[in-house]
Amino acid sequence: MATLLKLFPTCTWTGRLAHLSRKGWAQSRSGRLLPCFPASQRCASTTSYLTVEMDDNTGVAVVTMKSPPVNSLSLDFLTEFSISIEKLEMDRKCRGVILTSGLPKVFSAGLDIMEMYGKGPEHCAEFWRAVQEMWLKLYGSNMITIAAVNGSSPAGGCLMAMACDYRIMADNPKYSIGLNETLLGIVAPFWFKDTMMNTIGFRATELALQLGLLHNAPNALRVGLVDELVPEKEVLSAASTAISKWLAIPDHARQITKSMMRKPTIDRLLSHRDQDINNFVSFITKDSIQKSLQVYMERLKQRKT
Ligand SMILES: CCCCC/C=C\C/C=C\C=C\CC(=O)SCCNC(=O)CCNC(=O)[C@H](O)C(C)(C)COP(=O)(O)OP(=O)(O)OC[C@H]1O[C@@H](n2cnc3c(N)ncnc32)[C@H](O)[C@@H]1OP(=O)(O)O
Repeated sequence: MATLLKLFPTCTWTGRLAHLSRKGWAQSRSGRLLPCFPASQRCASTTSYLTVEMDDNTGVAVVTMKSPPVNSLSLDFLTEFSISIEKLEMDRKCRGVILTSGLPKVFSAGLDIMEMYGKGPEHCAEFWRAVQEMWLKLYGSNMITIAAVNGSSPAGGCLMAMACDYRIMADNPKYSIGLNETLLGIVAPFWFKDTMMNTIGFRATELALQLGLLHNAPNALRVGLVDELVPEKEVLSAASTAISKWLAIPDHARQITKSMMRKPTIDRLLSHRDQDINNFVSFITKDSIQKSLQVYMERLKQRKT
């Protein structure tokens, strides 16, 4: 067991690990002893903010976000997230990802406002590049991506869900999803807007963005921001059912089709990436915008009292 942990330090196997005895080892061509797993092995790795559970049998990984209290997207969170998606992308066994939250009531609260408030231009630039990277990795993924939205998902959280191929939301009218940037006195960047337009169309996006609409679950389904509503306890199982339909499609055909649909939107950001960072930095560091963020955060905290 000690050797096993040395070989795979970041990985813990669940399931029948306890039954791995000497006869559970096989010799590789180079003579190294390697663990020999039954076909249905699951591999789980945990980082500070994420748990990634890979099922070799189905080729599906469940990525669970767990950054209390609200899964806000900090620089560290985004960095870990992009690395995890990249690793899964490079894993030939992984064909699909289900993205969900391990916290009650919240999928993700969107970008961590504290990363944009009172910070210097260099930090803001680094942060924005990480936001771009998260979206590029997810929106441009070759894997099947399903968002199991088991709580509220404003702004950057909505972007994450929209970047997936399919969205299943908990049927709870208390949960909301949308790009509410204007309510904070900020502006959704062009690629947030493009992602939403690609999902729900021009008119619905125009209304949603200007009004900073946060749709409750039934409205989100009505406008097409999510594809299915299911009882809260069934979000993950419904995502597994949904992904099995996608897995039945030959990967190469699905991937080429996905790329055909999404490449123009991705290329638009790639060809303006530095300019987008400069725009963000000069916008977010303005005194008036900083004031808006401060007022918004104060209101958020006051809601509790
Ligand atoms: C013209 C050129 C344009 C260029 C582009 C320029 C700019 C674009 C810039 C930015 C784009 C930003 C996109 C974003 O994602 S901004 C983030 C928007 N997010 C929100 O508005 C969500 C706010 N949060 C909530 O509504 C609720 O917290 C939520 C419904 C998610 C959960 O509610 P709940 O009641 O469970 O929890 P709370 O008590 O409200 O929160 C607990 C705790 O967490 C703090 N917090 C909440 N959200 C955030 C956040 N996004 N970032 C940081 N911190 C957050 C909250 O303040 C509480 O803290 P505390 O009181 O316990 O200390």
